[in-house]
Formats: sequence, structure tokens, C-alpha cells
Amino acid sequence: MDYEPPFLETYKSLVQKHVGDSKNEYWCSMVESTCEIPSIDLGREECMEEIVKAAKEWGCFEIVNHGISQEVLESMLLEQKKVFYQPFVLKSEQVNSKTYSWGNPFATNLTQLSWSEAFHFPRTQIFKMDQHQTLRSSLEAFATIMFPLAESLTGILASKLNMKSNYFGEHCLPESSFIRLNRYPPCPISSKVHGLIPHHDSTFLTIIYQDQVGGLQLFKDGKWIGVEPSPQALVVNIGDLFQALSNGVYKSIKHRVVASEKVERFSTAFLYCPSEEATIESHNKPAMYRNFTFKEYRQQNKKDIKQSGDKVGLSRFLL
Ligand SMILES: O=C(O)CCC(=O)C(=O)O
Ligand SMILES: [Fe+2]
Repeated sequence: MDYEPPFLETYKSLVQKHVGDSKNEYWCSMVESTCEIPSIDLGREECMEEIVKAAKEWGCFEIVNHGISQEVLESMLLEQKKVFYQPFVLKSEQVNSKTYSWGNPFATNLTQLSWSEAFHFPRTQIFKMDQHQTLRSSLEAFATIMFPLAESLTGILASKLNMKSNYFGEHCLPESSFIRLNRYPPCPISSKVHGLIPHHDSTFLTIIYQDQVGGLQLFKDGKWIGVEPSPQALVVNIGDLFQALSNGVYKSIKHRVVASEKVERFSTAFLYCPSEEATIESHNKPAMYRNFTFKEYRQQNKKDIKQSGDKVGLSRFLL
């Protein structure tokens, strides 16, 4: 297919190094599928306490009755498919603009390689898109509807921390959020490589809409737990910035996507972030992490990925 990124050709030597190496069978072990992540019905009165509890204990939960129209979600998925089904040569023209990415150019071994491709749109860029009109309107509708949801979830979480009440209103504007479109192509070496390597999000909060294929897993209490897809549910992850701001009260959850050998998978992530200049400062003392700006955090992560193939993350900022 002319839309597939050339994974096998590009990562030939990494793949050859690991073929036949049974140590690198990633997810057959340690997966606890019977455990379910908290599911929160936003229509219920108790939902605020449930959100806070889930953010503290899990750093992740699923929400239903969230008021996001199925039509917006489905049209986003449809447009997303169209943009990924463009010829690879066209998609790769956008690598330099950092809109499109695939694999990991800095991977030093297979554990750092994600068998997936992504389009990453800062909200400000969506307004300026002059091609792909239907994609643009789906992205706009998606961002417009997700932003207030992210705001109200962070508002609930912040209210339990006795934080300055307008922190998010001041620092997280609609323009500072991002949308990430993910596609996980079928992977012929799916027991040796992840769809998306284990990571923490560099956000305050991420809201994920996933298709019905499955593959998203969370790391909790030493085990990987599968997040079963459900057409009505959205998945909410706490990101690194909220962990630092809350001084470790809310947990940034480590998660990954396992690759499937036969089926492709799509997901759409809304990344609720502050402006680059915003300072992330612990709400109480003694602080676990030193103060940093979002810009500094992103730059440090980029530098680490370039040097070692992977993000180091919050541990770099521990005091
Ligand atoms: O595809 C998924 O379900 C998760 C995506 C994700 O973790 C991300 O985009 O950061
Ligand atoms: Fe993520």
C-alpha cells in the first residue's frame, strides 16, 4: 500500500538484531486483563469524588455520559482515516514541519521503536490550514468540544488541591492545546515491537477517543492492564504537568499501545497543555519537583530523545 511508512526497510538492522531473541516478547507477560479501570458516569452526583479518587490512585479513568456528540467523534475518525491514507511520500513532506511523524528516527533498539504514525496539530495551526477543508472542520469541532470538557475535569481536580482557582484559566487557553491523530498499522513483528512505546504524556490531561480495536494498556502496580474499547467512552489520562503541579497527588500514568499483527487501529488524543511560558510550580511545599516552564520541559524531552532514543521525563526535575 502506498500509504504505509517503510518500517521494515528503515529499521531492518534493528529488526534483524532482535529476530529469534525471545527476551523481547513484550506483552505476553505481565498483562492483567481481568482488572478494569475506573469508569465514571459524568451524569452522576458522585462523579467529582470519583474523578479525584481515580486521578490519585490510577492517573487514568474512563468517562461516559460526557456530552460529546458521537457525530463529532465519528467524523473526526473518518477524516483521520483519509489523511493517513494519503500516499506516504505526501505525508512525509510534512515531517519537517513536525506535523507528521512515524517510527522513531533516534531509536537505538527495538524497545524504543513505535510501530505507528501520527499527525500532531497545535490548535493554532488548525485555524491556518488552507488545504484539507473537511479535516480542518473536523479538527476544529473536536478541539472546540474537547476543550471545555478538559477544563471542567481539571477544574474539579484543582478544586481539591486548594490551588489558586484561576491557574488553568490563565495558563491553558484554547490556543495552547494540541490534537494528535494516531494510526497503528498492522505489524508483522507484533510480539517484538510496540505500537506506541511505554510513555507518560507531557500534558496536564489527555483525553483519548479510541476505535474498537483495542491495544491501549496502563501500567499499574507492576502490571499492564488493557483498556477495553467502548464506543460511548473516552479515556482520560493525567499527564506529567499535573503530577508536578499537584506535588505527586495526581499520578501521571505510564501507558503503551500493543501492536496487532493483522488489524490497523486509530485513536485521537486531545492534549490539554499550557502556553510555553507557563511555570509549573508545585501547589504545596516541600515541593518534589523544581519549578520549570512548559517550554523547558518540552526542550529537555526533545534533547533526551535525541541523545538516548527515549524521554526521561519528570524524574529530571526531582529535587
Ligand atoms: O492510541 C492510544 O490509545 C494512546 C495514544 C497515546 O498515548 C498518545 O497519543 O500519547
Ligand atoms: Fe500517551
